[in-house]
Amino acid sequence: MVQDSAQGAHKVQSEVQAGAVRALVLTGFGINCEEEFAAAYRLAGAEATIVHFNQVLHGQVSIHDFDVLNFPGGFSFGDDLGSGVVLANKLRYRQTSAAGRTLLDDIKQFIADGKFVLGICNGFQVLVKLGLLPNLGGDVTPEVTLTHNASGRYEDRWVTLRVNPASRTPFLTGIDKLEVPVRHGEGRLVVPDDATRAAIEAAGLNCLSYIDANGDGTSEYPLNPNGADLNCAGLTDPTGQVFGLMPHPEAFLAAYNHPDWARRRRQNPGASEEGEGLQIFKNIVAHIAEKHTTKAATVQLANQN
Ligand SMILES: NC(=O)CC[C@H](N)C(=O)O
Repeated sequence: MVQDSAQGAHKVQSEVQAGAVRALVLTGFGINCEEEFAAAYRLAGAEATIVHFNQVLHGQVSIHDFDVLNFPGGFSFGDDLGSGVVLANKLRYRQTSAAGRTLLDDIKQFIADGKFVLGICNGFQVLVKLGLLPNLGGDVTPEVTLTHNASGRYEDRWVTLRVNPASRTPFLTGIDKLEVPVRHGEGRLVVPDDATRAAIEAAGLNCLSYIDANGDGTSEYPLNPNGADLNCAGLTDPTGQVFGLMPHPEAFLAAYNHPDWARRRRQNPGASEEGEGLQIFKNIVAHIAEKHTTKAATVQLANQN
């Protein structure tokens, strides 16, 4: 195990090149969507590195060598104590190799540095249980929760989402609607009180809603597959740098992933072969690449003067 981790760390070093957009995709403990997550970033033009959570915890890999930190879906710790709870507690309380520090300390620094965090499904659950989403108060304390679907069952189906035009997160730039699959048992967002609900709405943090055929947010099952408050499928923090959602955009990278792809192609043979989910990854990769370019130009200018 130790040897594997050391080799992994070496690989991380060799894969990291200056200038490229670097995505770190965490895995381990029952996470199972890391390969699709990495594929999404690679298709979007970024470098994606999958590492076991322990490699980060034990200091073999630093999140600070990356631009975007990713928490994939899956069943971390078998969903014991509630999906995402154990991993969230590990992030908050487990000390890393740097004395007195936790991974949450590192993540706070990472965000303060202007970098990005994305959680999908189980990853979203981790970010919510940790309090990084919605983080209205800015002190990373849980303010909402995700719990068992109103249907009482695991839901595995396609849903349609609308992007909140008030959301300013770069992950969703230019996207209006999106079809994506959900597969979860605990995707129902519960907001504990009206004040929190109002604050989330006022800040535009409810960035993705389940919608009906008219494009309106809906609480109707199965269009809203879990009974989420605010018909919410995804949240950002007030900076827009942290984004999480229950559906799986990384599972719709090619048009052929859609259950109705054959009819769609017949109707529109010239349509793009890209899946709608890919745009989220292209957005964030383009945003980070632009930031890199601006930074490089500023450094060059400073050197000339
Ligand atoms: N696909 C997933 O990430 C599932 C998340 C979680 N295990 C749930 O069932 O709610």
